[in-house]
Amino acid sequence: STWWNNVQMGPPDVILGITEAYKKDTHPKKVNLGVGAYRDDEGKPFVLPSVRKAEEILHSRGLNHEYAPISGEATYTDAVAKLAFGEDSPVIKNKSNCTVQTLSGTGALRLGLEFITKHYAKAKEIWLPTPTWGNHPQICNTLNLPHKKYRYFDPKTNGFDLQGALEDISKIPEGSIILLHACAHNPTGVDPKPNDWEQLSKVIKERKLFPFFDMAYQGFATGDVDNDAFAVRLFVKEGHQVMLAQSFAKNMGLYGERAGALTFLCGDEATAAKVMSQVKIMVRVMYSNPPLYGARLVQEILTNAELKKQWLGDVKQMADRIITMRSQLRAGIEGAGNPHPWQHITDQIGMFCFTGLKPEQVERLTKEFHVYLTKDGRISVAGISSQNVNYIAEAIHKVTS
Ligand SMILES: Cc1ncc(COP(=O)(O)O)c(CN[C@](O)(C(=O)O)[C@@H](O)C(=O)O)c1O
Repeated sequence: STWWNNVQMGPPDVILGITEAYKKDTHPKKVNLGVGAYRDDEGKPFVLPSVRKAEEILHSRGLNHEYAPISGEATYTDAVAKLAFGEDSPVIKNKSNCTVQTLSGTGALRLGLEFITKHYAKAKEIWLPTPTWGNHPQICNTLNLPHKKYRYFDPKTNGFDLQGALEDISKIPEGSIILLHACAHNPTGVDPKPNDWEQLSKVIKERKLFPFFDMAYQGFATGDVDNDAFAVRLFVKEGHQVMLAQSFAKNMGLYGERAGALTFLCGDEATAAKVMSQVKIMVRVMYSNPPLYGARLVQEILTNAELKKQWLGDVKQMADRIITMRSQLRAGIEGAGNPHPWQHITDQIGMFCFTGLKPEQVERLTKEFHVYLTKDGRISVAGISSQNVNYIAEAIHKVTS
């Protein structure tokens, strides 16, 4: 090539590369526990009945394909803000939120972090939980946004390291940004308890830190959208002016439709308008305006009472299946007489289980048993079914005995 001879081959994505490797594997008993995508008990992608119904309704309307507003349709952004903050939240009533449609959760994080690099007047440094979603530091790196770590997961207990987190956060320089997973922490599946969140809110307020919530699994953790928004709503009640990234990839199964949102709480309507004006300038030069289809599905589901009720049932059904698979996996490993503790499999919540497997055990699980998972030992519980749970339990037992 005349232009691109200098381009080097880049490494496959840590998470999405697992699926690529899985697809190449021809072994009949291969299992993909890599990417965080829900599968039903037959191992198939699940189109929620509420989404199917919304598709039919939209189709019957014969809608056109005109450009959406740069920030997305107001009916969409209003609906998703209400879902996150609560129908009667003061931030909705006093219109102090600036909410824009984004290209799913990744798009919300990218736009939000880029906005910070351009407009944030305080310490432009973000603190990420240890560990966190692999793409968080990558998005920061691409924006030259310095990022540091605060303790979060305790490998000794496979649980939340509250004391470590509080200690680290109490030393974070004032005005820094702190990233928080609202629920269903990725990759650990370990969430702070309500009282832990209260202590985190207190120290974050004392340090005058700016909380950026990533809520990619609302409804998916406990099966209840209000429970899963507990941390976000607590922080708002405590007076934090948070930033929030939302995704409908998992809780509505709209992975490839890229429906998400980014909210800035601005304190008052006038400031929200100024922030919105600057966000629109950034979106215009990035992708100009957002895709219609996924947002129309989300809006239909959230604003149609009957569909919303159906959706709440659908998302609870997904959460419940995952919880059942956690119990069966744990029982299968313990039933094989494995000497190690496996309670964390059922203590953890949401899409993922942080098994505690070491890299060489992960390696064996994939090489010998064709079970695919990320190197850090994270498994997507959604990839487990009643048909493969015993095989997976047996394999984990063998590589850890
Ligand atoms: C914490 C967190 N935040 C944001 C996203 C972005 O999601 P989207 O842009 O599709 O709305 C994910 C998805 N993470 C994965 O589920 C995962 O960790 O496997 C997977 O979809 C991914 O893209 O990596 C996530 O886990």
